[in-house]
Amino acid sequence: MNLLEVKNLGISFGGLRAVDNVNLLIEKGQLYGLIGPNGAGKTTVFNLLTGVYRPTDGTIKLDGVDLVGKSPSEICKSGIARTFQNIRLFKKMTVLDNVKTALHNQQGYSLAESFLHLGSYFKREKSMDEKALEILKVFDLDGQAHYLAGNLPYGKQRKLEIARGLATNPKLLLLDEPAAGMNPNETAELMDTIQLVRKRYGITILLIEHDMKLVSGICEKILVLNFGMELAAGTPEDVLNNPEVITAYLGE
Ligand SMILES: Nc1ncnc2c1ncn2[C@@H]1O[C@H](COP(=O)(O)OP(=O)(O)OP(=O)(O)O)[C@@H](O)[C@H]1O
Repeated sequence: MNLLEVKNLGISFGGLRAVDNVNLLIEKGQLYGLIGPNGAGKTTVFNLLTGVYRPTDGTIKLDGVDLVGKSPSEICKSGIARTFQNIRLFKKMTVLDNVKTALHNQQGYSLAESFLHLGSYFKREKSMDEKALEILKVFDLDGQAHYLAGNLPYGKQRKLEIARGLATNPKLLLLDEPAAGMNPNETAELMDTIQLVRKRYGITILLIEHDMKLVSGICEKILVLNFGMELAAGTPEDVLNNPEVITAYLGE
């Protein structure tokens, strides 16, 4: 069964057709890769899926619900979380609080609870601490829960961003170049963590990555974009052997 159904998606910025007639069907639980050269339209697809941009054409459905026209926060509540190419953490907050902000997104307090610090407030805070720590543990970040996020090494900040996305309890997690700037060891470790997260939480993941070998190692399906258009889609094997992909993407 498809979790995400994107049909004939398109957007123009003035005269530039950044995304043109893109189709994307992602099954529940799938780990899906979105690749393509610089400027191919990958991040724009994420911005369309998350309501940052409204598409000029096409439809986007998550679990059968139409997302076009919804705001980014409504889309987050509908079940899509994302990370960004450039890390966007609350650097002056602790690692734990970064994850808790995402949990707050699901279970807000009433005004009376937060101002008067009623008993229910402390109970919920405790349960949120526990939930946040559980998520941090998956990313091996529980030992640094009380560090300031900005003081974590780069690779761990990237992991914390994913942890925060996960804390919104998404159906679909969008990761924009999660391994950018990481060394090969950190990258390999991150890919293992992504696979573990998918398995443990049973979520669906769409991943942008430049490195085709890396994507093909963990994704079941791949969509290749070039100049905003679909160049190829299929299993990693299909895509890696597609002559058009080899020419356009690998430049061979
Ligand atoms: N808000 C915008 N206004 C005008 N042009 C835009 C806007 N956003 C994206 N573009 C253009 O759309 C095209 C696709 O950009 P996009 O960032 O989606 O590519 P990408 O595949 O994510 O590239 P990269 O791998 O370099 O991140 C580019 O030509 C970019 O300059």
